[in-house]
Amino acid sequence: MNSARMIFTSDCSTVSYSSSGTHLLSSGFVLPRRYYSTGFNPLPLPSLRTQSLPLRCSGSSFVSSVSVNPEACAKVIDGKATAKQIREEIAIEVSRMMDAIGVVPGLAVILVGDRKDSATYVRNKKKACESVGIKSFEVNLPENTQEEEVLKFIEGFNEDPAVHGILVQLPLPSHMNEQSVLNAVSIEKDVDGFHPLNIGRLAMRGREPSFVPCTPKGCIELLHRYNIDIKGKRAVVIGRSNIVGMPAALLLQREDATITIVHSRTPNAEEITRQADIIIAAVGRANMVRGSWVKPGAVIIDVGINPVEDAKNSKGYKLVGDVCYDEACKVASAITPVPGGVGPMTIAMLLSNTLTSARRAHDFR
Ligand SMILES: Nc1nc(=O)c2c([nH]1)NC[C@@H]1CN(c3ccc(C(=O)N[C@@H](CCC(=O)O)C(=O)O)cc3)C=[N+]21
Repeated sequence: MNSARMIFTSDCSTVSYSSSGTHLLSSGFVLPRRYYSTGFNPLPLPSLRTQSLPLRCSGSSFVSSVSVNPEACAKVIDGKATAKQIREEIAIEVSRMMDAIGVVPGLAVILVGDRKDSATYVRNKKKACESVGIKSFEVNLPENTQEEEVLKFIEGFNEDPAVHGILVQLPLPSHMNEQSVLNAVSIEKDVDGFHPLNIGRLAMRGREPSFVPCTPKGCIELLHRYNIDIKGKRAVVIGRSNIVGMPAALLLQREDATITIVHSRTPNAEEITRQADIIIAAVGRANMVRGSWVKPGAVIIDVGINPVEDAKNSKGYKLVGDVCYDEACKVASAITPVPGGVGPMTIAMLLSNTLTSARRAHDFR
């Protein structure tokens, strides 16, 4: 192997270095350089999921003191192709079920408000259902809908035998209590796996959740399908959200990995992450995980989907992950791209959970 000590330079940071040793934040704030050593931003920034920020990082670089091959390139874990294959497998099962017992799995999706990203996701879910023969039921409610109205729809779908899965698109408008809405979904139809009873079972040894949340399940499915060992490995999950980070860590633990969760209050996140054989990044901050955070040969699953300004793109923005791909792919042994990584797998797992639910309801194997 042609090894060399090398310096990577890339456009992976959302900050730029000034000659005076300070950082310019995208928001225009200036911070002393030392604040940036962990890569976590000490100031609350607006969510990158809803807002594009410019990438200005001309002078930023990281120096890797480890021996790496400058030509090295990680294997790309192709979530888009894997999701397509899973959809084909599901389509076969759906038609087998239809032929045998005349039942088609049904998924109800409830969307409240008019967030553009949510509308896109819901449209993609509907399209994916159609592609495998799952019947979709869609409810679109205006932003100012009362919580009781949403609960009524959930109760209707709970009773409806044609519906095997119910998904309430998140985030809900701020006047609603997300907990009471999610609690209303019947456990048997909780294909998102967000019900506290399902999360509780996920956390307990010897218990089986009815459904596992789709995004973390998609991450593990990618590792399995790419024959990446989890048992006995050190896994670091970056981010502790209820819908990705926390359940991802629980799933990895069930697969016999030794897990660590790092989050915004972890002082030495970079150092801890560098010990990981498997990294799952789910923070929602563009390019936060730099090449220097990655142990040579590690496997990286990047859950982030962050819009960043891109003049070359006709939409004016492009999507990037939580991991600086250009840097990390030179150090890791395998990595998921964004887009085309975990995103499509999330939807494939939703279809899979819906099929599982329908099978259970009709005792069809
Ligand atoms: N109750 C609920 N369940 C969810 O599963 C849920 C949710 N709420 N709220 C929002 C998040 C986000 N999410 C994604 C699904 C697919 C892609 C996906 O397919 N992304 C493509 C690109 C999409 C694009 O180009 O915009 C990709 O990564 O290749 C992304 C994100 C599900 N979520």
